[in-house]
Amino acid sequence: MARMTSETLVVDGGGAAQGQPVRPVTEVAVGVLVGRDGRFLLTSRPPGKVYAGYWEFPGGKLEAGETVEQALRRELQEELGISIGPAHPWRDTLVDYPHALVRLHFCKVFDWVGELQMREGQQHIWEHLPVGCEPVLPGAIPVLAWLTEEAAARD
Ligand SMILES: Nc1nc2c([nH]c(=O)n2[C@@H]2O[C@H](COP(=O)(O)OP(=O)(O)OP(=O)(O)O)[C@@H](O)[C@H]2O)c(=O)[nH]1
Repeated sequence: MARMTSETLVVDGGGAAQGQPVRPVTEVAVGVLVGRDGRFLLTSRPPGKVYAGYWEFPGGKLEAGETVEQALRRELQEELGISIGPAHPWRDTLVDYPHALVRLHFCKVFDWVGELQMREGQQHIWEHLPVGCEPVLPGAIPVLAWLTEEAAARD
């Protein structure tokens, strides 16, 4: 269950459901990899992680001192074995989960080198709208709406 407050997407009751309404924000870099045919990459969250098996856009948490682009470059190398070209900052959201309060920095990526390798036991799929895979991680759902809006604006 997810609901949108003025600025925050609250999922499964958020931190308040854990008696922790105030928490530090975890910064997360996320890549929307768009192929030449316009399809975009979704990966499933690996076994053992919170929301395991849910589909998301690949990425991960910033480490100390990293920029969003540096974190995204490192995460996609570690998780997928690819070296990305420029990361184009796109949209940010704040998502309040029971397990964490996260700020998601979504970047579009059009260029990368290397063959995709699923190094963490995850699955992957190149999708177009409307996506057929499920379940989609609540924090990734707004991205599908933004992509839909962009596609409508092009038509
Ligand atoms: N990668 C990614 N994370 C997302 C998306 N949407 C979303 O809410 N998140 C949240 O952002 C956080 C990312 O953390 P993560 O656990 O994937 O990051 P990580 O690879 O650095 O994890 P670790 O170092 O704990 O293993 C999670 O709380 C996850 O639920 C998304 O589309 N992609």
